[in-house]
Amino acid sequence: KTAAINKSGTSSVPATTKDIENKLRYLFGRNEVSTPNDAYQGTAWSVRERLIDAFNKTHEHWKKEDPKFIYYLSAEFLMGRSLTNTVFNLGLQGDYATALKELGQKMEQVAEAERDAALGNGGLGRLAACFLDSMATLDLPGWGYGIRYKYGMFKQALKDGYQQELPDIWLTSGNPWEVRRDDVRHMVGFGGRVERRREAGGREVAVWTPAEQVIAQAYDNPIPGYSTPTTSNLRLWDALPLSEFDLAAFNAGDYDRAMLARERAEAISAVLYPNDSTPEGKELRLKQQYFFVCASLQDVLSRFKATHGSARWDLLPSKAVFQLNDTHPTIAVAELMRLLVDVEGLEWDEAWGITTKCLNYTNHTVMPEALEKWPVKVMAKMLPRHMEIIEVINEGWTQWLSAHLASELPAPEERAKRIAAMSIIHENPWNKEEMLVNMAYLAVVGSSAVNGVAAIHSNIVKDEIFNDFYKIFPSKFQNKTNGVTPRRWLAWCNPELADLITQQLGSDAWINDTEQLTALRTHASDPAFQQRWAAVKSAKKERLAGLIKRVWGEEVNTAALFDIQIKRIHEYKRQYLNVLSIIWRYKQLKRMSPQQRLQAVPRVCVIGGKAASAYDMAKRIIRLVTAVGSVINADPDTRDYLRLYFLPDYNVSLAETIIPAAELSQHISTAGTEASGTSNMKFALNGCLIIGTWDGANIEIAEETGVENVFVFGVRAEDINGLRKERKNFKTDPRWDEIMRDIEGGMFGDKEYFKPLVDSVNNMKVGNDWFLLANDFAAYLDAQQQVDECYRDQAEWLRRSIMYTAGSGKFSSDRTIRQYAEDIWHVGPCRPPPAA
Ligand SMILES: CCc1ccc([C@H](C)CC(=O)N[C@@H]2O[C@H](CO)[C@@H](O)[C@H](O)[C@H]2O)cc1
Repeated sequence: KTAAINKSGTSSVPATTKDIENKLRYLFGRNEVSTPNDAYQGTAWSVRERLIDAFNKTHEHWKKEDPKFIYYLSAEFLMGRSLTNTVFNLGLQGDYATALKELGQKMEQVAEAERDAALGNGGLGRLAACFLDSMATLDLPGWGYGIRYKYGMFKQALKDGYQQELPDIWLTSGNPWEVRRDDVRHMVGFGGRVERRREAGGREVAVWTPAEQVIAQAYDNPIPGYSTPTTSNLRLWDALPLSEFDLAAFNAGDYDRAMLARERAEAISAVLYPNDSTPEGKELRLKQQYFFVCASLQDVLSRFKATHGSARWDLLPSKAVFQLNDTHPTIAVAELMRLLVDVEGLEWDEAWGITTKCLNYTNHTVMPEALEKWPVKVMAKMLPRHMEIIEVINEGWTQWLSAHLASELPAPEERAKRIAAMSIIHENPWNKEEMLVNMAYLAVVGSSAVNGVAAIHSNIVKDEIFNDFYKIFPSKFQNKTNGVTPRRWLAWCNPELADLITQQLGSDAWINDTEQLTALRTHASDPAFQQRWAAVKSAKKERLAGLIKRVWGEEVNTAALFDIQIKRIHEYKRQYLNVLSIIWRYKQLKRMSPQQRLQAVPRVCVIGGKAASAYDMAKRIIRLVTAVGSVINADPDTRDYLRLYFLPDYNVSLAETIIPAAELSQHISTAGTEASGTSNMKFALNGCLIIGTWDGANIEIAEETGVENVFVFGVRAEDINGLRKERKNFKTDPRWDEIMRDIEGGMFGDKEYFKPLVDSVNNMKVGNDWFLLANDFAAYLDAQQQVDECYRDQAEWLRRSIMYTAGSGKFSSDRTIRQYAEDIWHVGPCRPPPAA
């Protein structure tokens, strides 16, 4: 887009340039734009004002229209950087790119001065961010609610090849993308006791007196839609002490006690828990969950009351709908009941009717260890009234069940067993003394709709993990296959490819109507178009090669096949299997003569991802990657044909650099374990081919782009249990055995450190190699062989690459959000009038 011409017919660039300089002068006291960081601060604080204008206009309109609102409750929002997305979504790139040029700066460099807002671990958090972009772009009145962590996802460094975690101090130089709302604060209580009081009318009420209270301080983060006046909101809560400093304690010489309240309060929103599958089970985690849920619900109910008074709570479900992003905000079921019954004085059943109508739950994982269960004693101590409410909910639920199951399970013991299996409160199978609150069951019972995030996953959700519930409420269970925003993940991170697509399609309408990408299919085999397509990809490969040079100080062959696996490190995602195939490829190259090697398809393999700080096996996998990399990258026989690099500190911004440069991406989780995956969609959108298992959204990507274009391998989900039982009769592949001996023998050093890795997959006991690496090994090597064969035929490779982008229309988060809005939220667009 070229620079805008304002009303007076003159270019608005001079004003923009002036504004950038003024922001820098008056906010940072700097008289000239000398560094990219200067330019970033000046530009960001200048763009901020346009953003806030759009935000205010949108919310004035929504206040007037009073539409039904969506509230997306999530403990994580993995936003990444905002400058580029905000400038492009608001259509200001012409002005600012030209203004920055005049200031001797390049938008790309300036953008890199921004710290990522890394308020999430991985898939779940990034999905929430993509959803906010789509909700705004579709003019849906929708807000995100979450926590303003002072420290986000830890920064990952490599020390001698091992992961090192460093605090993510992202707020040091302020945050131009947030507005502190001193007028929006709510009290949040913890602990204490509950008493019964009889009110004047004789109604008995529960009165909770918390032992500790903190203030939830709101920060608004305007969310600009693409090519629409709509700018919605992400409201994040920061925890503040009621009294920030206890002067009396200080005067008594007890400095620690003087600061105690402050430390305890600030600890609540201090740091993101870095786990993306196993709950830490720490009390502070539950405190974080209740903190943002309590503040968010109070915020919504007070706004509702301001408009509709406190006598029409029956209207609430028609004005507010909540989406629980996994079980992390599930305490909302009990909190909404507390606010409606204890605070607003509604009868239990009426409140329950309203609560269940308002809430919906999305499940993102089938990993048993990832399903949160809080010990009753922890819940009762921290949230005594909520524990009572959960007990009453469960009492009502199990009684209803008992009646409902009477015909199907006449035998009382049978019925009792089923009811126990479906009880929200149940024994800890590993410690019978302990009772647990099953947050997933509470979410299912307390919600109108329950959905999985890809077709295969939603089937597993209803046929396995919640089957008993599905049999009773089949209509409650839905599928909503994930999506990603085509703005950030193609148009803005790969503008060269975006321009080529726009030229070929004759308009850029595809940016918010990705179904139009299908028209590229007719050009997939057109040599001229393929040529230009390949030129874009190789320019992006040069850029990634530059990054590898900066990180590892080595030149890579940009004619090689760029093979990428970037995602959180986890045994079920099988980065370990990828490394084993690279070791085999290395050994084959070693056995070849120099002439034979000339025939090999050279590869540059990149692996990136963080391991949860307490996840030992994942950390050993990272070390294996760096150890194998340092051996093969240094080997004179093979280094021209094979490289392996671990790129540290994988985050949203790094993904925006790597994905456009990728030619092959790996999504090789054991079938039935990856709920959906979303990086697979980002790669496909950027014309990167996939080698993957029949799992998550890989299946739907294959269906859309043509299964013949995907390198599919491996056992199917329905065979997993059988294969695990058959473990003892499994015969490993001789190539597998050889590699295991190599690792054990110290070929890559650190053999003691790698022993648990070998032991975890290399004995034939049932339960060993839980993620079936040995079972999929041979098929995986075959699939990698097919990749090499295909890559030799660049015309065929480029045809497939174009077919991937052409078939990615379905995987826009706009399609996903449209489906949520139609099938779950029942909310329509409410577009403000265009900016004057
Ligand atoms: C309590 C610790 C914890 C924290 C986060 C999670 C998330 C549910 C893990 C996650 O990010 N799941 C991923 O969600 C994506 C978005 O739906 C899916 O695409 C991925 O397949 C799924 O692993 C589980 C447990």
